[in-house]
Amino acid sequence: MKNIVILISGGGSNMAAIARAAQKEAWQEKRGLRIAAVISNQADAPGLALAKNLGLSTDVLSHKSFDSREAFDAALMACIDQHAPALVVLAGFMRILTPGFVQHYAGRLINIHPSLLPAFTGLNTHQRAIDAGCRVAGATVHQVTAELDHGAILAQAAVPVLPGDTAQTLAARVLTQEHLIFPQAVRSFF
Ligand SMILES: Nc1nc2c(c(=O)[nH]1)N[C@@H](CN(C=O)c1ccc(C(=O)N[C@@H](CCC(=O)O)C(=O)O)cc1)CN2
Ligand SMILES: NCC(=O)N[C@@H]1O[C@H](COP(=O)([O-])[O-])[C@@H](O)[C@H]1O
Repeated sequence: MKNIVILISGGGSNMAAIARAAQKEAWQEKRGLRIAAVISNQADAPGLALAKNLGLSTDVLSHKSFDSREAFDAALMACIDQHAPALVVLAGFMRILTPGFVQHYAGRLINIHPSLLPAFTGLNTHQRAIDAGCRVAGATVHQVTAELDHGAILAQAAVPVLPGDTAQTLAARVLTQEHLIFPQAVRSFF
């Protein structure tokens, strides 16, 4: 069995899209893939209840409980490694990970980013795309490296930026595409 561990910080809709695809496509029975755990750095993340409702094991490790990024990452690695993951998936996980963490999971750590990388690394991508006058926006699934949002691109999807779009309306349009490309990218990883 190859275990997948998913890290979240908030709503968990991408986590849920992956879990639903895994159930619908019988990943465990047909591919020997299972989502072993969903781990959040936010105790109040709505995605935790969503994961439980989907029958998934959950855990919480708050970064606020640690006095350094390195200490949090070390504890997070220990929590993750209980599941011997073949793949660690960042699904709206909102912490920048240290080089030590990235190295430990090198080649088996992926993320979804809400822009068409290499454009708009970092945060607030939708407002930045609107402010820049972009006509298209989108999302990218990529390998995670120490350098933020710079890893090898695994999948992308583009959507139009429409007149009158706000960051919220654009985010919603991009999110629908995220829910399509992320499960496909996870499945194709193996
Ligand atoms: N070393 C890496 N860590 C992470 C990557 C990466 O590519 N390399 N991807 C991010 C995901 N992400 C964008 O896709 C992202 C997440 C968080 C931040 C950020 O500035 N976080 C702040 C805290 C913000 C908050 O708590 O709301 C921080 O960590 O200080 C930027 C980009 C995941 N990690
Ligand atoms: N830089 C990371 C980042 O901004 N990720 C973005 O957070 C949202 C999480 O939604 P979800 O929790 O409902 O999957 C998604 O749009 C994802 O691309």
